[in-house]
Amino acid sequence: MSPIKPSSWFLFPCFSSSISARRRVSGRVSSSRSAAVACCRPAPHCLPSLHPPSRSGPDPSTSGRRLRPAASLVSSTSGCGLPSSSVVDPECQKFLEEECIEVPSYIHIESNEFSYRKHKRQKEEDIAVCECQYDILDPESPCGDRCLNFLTNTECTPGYCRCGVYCKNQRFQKCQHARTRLVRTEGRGWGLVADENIMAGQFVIEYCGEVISWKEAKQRSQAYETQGMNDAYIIYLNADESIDATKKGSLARFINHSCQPNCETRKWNVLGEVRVGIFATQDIPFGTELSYDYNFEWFGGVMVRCLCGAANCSGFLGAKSRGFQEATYLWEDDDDRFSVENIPLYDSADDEPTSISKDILLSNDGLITQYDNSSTVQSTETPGTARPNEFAPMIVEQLTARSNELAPMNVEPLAASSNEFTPMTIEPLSAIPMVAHFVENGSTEYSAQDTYDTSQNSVPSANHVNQTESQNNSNHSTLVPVKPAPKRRGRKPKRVLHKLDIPDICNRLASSEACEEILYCEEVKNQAASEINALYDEIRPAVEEHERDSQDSVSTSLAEKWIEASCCKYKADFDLYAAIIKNIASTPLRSKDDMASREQNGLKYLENGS
Ligand SMILES: C[S@@+](CC[C@H](N)C(=O)[O-])C[C@H]1O[C@@H](n2cnc3c(N)ncnc32)[C@H](O)[C@@H]1O
Repeated sequence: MSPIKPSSWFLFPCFSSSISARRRVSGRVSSSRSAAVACCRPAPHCLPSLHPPSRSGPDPSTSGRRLRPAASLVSSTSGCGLPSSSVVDPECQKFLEEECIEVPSYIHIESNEFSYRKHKRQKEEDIAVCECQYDILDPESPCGDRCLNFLTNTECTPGYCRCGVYCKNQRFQKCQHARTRLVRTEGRGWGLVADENIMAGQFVIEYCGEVISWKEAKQRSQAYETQGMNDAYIIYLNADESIDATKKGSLARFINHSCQPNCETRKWNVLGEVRVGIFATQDIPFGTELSYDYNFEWFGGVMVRCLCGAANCSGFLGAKSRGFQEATYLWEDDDDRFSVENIPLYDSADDEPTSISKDILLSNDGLITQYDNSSTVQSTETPGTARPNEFAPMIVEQLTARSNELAPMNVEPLAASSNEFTPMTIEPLSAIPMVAHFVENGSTEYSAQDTYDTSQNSVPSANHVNQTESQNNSNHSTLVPVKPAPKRRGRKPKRVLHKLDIPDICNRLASSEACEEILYCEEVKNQAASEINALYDEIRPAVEEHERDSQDSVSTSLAEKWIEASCCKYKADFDLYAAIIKNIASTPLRSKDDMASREQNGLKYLENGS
């Protein structure tokens, strides 16, 4: 049985159980956020519907009915079961009604539900049996962190583990969750807080929901979006399956994202099924909001401002994802894809009732209580809850190292007599910072300092755009309509740059050795490029089939080959680049007369100097 891969094994940046709602816009899959539960209306007529309603206002089909508290919405439980004491604090209920806060509408489950396929039955030959033996004197003996199953993220199978009832490696099966409470946050809808001190590494809660196929996940997220839901509850399980906690789920569905989280998701193999758990990555004191990094994948459309409040906040949900980074990278002067008018923006803070002075809590034993905002609930990173009107500036990666601090280049003169090509050793690269842009036909375009400077000046950060948009839309009682995402036209360089013309460069150099070295480097570079292209053809089917989930379909050996080929390509580019710089700097150039006469005669560079 193969252990479940941790996320760090994957070549691609996104962990496969990252949260994302997907939406097709112009043929692409795009992310969106969903729902929320808050409605603030003058009369107590919010009623939970099966799907969380849009923030834009009451659902006419439900208006006029009375608010129901979350605990009474629990219509079914499975697995470990919600404790039967689903008591609603009457004061809290009154508060909810007064404030007309719609409570989360979902069916509480404590183990995954399978609608499109049967729950897998573990075959006997697949059962991994560890070597642990219970020793009364050694508390770590029954399947602690030395247990082979534990080390491979696999739970022990009851009846097969020699430690029997003492086995500590059945946390999902035994629902050994931490105590948590549901709270109303400022700006981010509901959230979950620790209702006890949680230790680093501790299993906090399972992310439960309906296990659905990837195709179904796509369809559902489109449907949710059409229904106006804004909070995303679909988490990726692997290339083929997702967990949808929109309608049915555990309290884990309320854990918000943070760019500096105190938890993380981990996949575990439990009796033959893969399950997702939320685990503490640090000690979490009682009352602290739980969070993990969604690794939200952004494909276009609404940019959701991240309100986690962390110092290193990336500004938007999904800002680290490839789609987002490509979209906010560089664009041409006439490219108005991301002008203020074109960004559909949604800011959850704008929909929050401002008058709420208390947080409302639903504990995992089913109790709702009022929670004073001024007391212990706070994000781990900053005191108090997220600040709706402030956010950390987005970090836009610099193109190169700091251009003004480059040391002068130190190039060793090429030994005139030497016919051998020696591997180049070059002092720290300096002079004009150059940027290589790989264009589709495999050739390379280079740009120099001016590109760097202009891009620095002209690329507005997404935050800047967002701020402007926010100012323009001060009254956000309704969701800003989602315009179709602009078609992605791929990453574009700021300017049309001159292509590197190797024959021309060689033509200008008087030394044949210099030409040879450059030509040799170019050949190596071309080889590296064709190797990486060939390799990409092997990976492409998986990439195209499952887009971001493909990391699960790419074998580790292929991923390793890809990394190696990428490194070779980078090195070859660098060597070519460096060879050109070195030779231009250290080799005599042809005289003007010589050049002119050669051009007149139409002589080719290879005849030069040979
Ligand atoms: C899995 S739900 C989390 C629970 C959600 N807050 C609720 O009220 O049901 C994910 C959604 O919560 C909101 N959210 C989570 N973390 C956020 C953050 N750091 N900033 C802004 N919105 C956030 C987004 O709308 C996101 O799609």
